[in-house]
Amino acid sequence: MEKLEKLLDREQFEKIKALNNPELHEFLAEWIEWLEPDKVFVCTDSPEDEAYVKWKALYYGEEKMLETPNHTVHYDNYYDQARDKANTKLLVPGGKAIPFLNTKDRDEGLREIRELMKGVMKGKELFVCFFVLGPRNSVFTIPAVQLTDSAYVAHSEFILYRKGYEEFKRLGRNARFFRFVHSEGELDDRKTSKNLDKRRIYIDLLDETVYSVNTQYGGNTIGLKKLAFRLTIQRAVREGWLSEHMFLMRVNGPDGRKTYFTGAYPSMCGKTSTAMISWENIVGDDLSFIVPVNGVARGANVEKGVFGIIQGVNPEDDPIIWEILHSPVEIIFSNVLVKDGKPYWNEMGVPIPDEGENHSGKWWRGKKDAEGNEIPPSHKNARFTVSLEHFPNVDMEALENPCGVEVGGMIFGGRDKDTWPPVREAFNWRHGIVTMGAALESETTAATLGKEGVRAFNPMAILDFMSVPLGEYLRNYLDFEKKLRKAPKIFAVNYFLRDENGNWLNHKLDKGVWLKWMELRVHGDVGAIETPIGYIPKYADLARLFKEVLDKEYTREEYEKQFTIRVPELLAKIERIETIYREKVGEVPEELFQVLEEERKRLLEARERYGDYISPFALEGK
Ligand SMILES: Nc1nc2c(ncn2[C@@H]2O[C@H](COP(=O)(O)OP(=O)(O)OP(=O)(O)O)[C@@H](O)[C@H]2O)c(=O)[nH]1
Ligand SMILES: O=C([O-])CC(=O)C(=O)O
Ligand SMILES: [Mn+2]
Repeated sequence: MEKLEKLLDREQFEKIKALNNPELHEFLAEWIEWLEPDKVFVCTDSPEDEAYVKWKALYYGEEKMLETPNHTVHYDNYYDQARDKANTKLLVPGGKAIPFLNTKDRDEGLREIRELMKGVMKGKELFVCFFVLGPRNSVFTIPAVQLTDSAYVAHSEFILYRKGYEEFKRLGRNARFFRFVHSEGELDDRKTSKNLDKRRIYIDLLDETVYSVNTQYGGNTIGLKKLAFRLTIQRAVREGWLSEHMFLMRVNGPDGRKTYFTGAYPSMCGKTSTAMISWENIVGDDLSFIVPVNGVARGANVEKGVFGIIQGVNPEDDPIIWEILHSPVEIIFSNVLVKDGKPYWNEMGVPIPDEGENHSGKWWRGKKDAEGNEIPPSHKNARFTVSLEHFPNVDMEALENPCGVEVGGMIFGGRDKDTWPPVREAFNWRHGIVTMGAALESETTAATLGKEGVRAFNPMAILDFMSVPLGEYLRNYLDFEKKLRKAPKIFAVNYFLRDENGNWLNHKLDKGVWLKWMELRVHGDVGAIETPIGYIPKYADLARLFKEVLDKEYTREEYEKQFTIRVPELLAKIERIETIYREKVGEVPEELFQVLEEERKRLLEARERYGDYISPFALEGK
């Protein structure tokens, strides 16, 4: 406390003193001294403190005002537009290698990051902020403290997370809190991080602390989002619950029935766009906690806002978010094109100006980057940051309920051009967890730095964030069912099937139909066709739902093409997945191999009878 008293001015010191937590005090004293900021501001939960941070984002030039009130734009460095997987490392004692995880020796990593951060905030202002993950004062709540010299990062967190200063006060010494230390490092003229060669994101699993330096992109810096996620996965596996890369939404069934679904798809594969479907209700779009409470799987949104992909948002497919993006509610646009104070983005369905400012600086159509690639108006991973309270279809009760909501179904999906049908239901929990969750593969996207469109193993859409050995994670998942009286139903979707010419087999809004079908299945309201890989919808049910939901005629030909069971592709996939688990992952529950083997057997038998490509009509009624 003596140290803090010296480091902080009176007013800021009083705010810290009011929190009775020696562990927190020690952490703050140590790091404030080490970072050497010129100035420190401590945020309480007051609207004034939040307003101060917003103002500072403008004052320091990290955000600029747009024409619409409460709208601002932020730019990240041209080469800092996505998550940096290569420089994101888990610090573990001895640097123990864990398959598929990027680990580094803890002592060495801490030494390196401390070196990079020594005095890094000279001449800058440090913001100390308090938030919670999950609803406050609930079984889901995890408090966290964020240190950052980026007012943009702090501002984003005020939009995305529930304030936590009062919660720290309430919990006192009992707060088991996460810590995040971030510095954007030196900035260039455009106020973007300059020293990208020294960009590092190091996750200390032992101390539940994450360090991030020389980067601004949200996925690398917003502590409570993907940085905290590594820590919550570890806690969940230790404590027997689930922390997942999943949306949480309400699907409205017949006669006012409300059924809640979670959905795990890799980054940029449709979580947000599914959760935002205008006639259903959004609870969360990216991160969910699922906890067993009295034998029921109860889900909650970890966040209270959306850091969503803006590319492709257009008035027809996304009327709700389009409306929000054009209303004067608080929004940060990042890495979009701005001309005369108005934001523009790729595929927005309206004409875009031929010049302006974007993530590359001054931009004109045809401009090329240093590598000779033409620069589009906005970056593919350009995003908007907005609170869920502004969504007309938010389910506020579900969002704020300290008990969460009962999860009726859990969905897994990815970018898969040729293997999985658009929707299917697992035979049971283990079948779904293994063949849909643990076997998930998806093509890589612009959400991470590196090559796009490469099919990659991505169990539960969570691999980028995994922080424990995969085998332990899957064991926890398989055991989770034993804690429940009735397990949620498991489904798999694929929005990204293509024909021989590379054309999509489905429209973006078709997912609305799959959701209605899954809702009916959770309650046993419709029958289904048993296939070797699970239950698929009957044509008649889908034709009716297409008419009801989208007012579209759904033809038998479309159905047959989409729902054909593609045996060679499915068998090849089992082969790939089995090899990965046996040879690369190691130490996984034996059950996983049994379930894959059963699926292979069913596929081989079906091939004997029906051939390589099996029409759903051939299986109906069998
Ligand atoms: N072809 C096709 N593309 C889709 C569909 N749904 C979403 N997309 C595309 O997927 C991308 C959007 O994915 P989001 O829903 O924003 O991604 P997300 O899963 O929330 O990703 P993160 O925020 O990175 O975790 C956009 O490029 C969309 O155009 C679909 O049904 N069909
Ligand atoms: O964290 C981010 O950069 C955004 C996101 O949701 C993801 O990549 O899954
Ligand atoms: Mn995500």
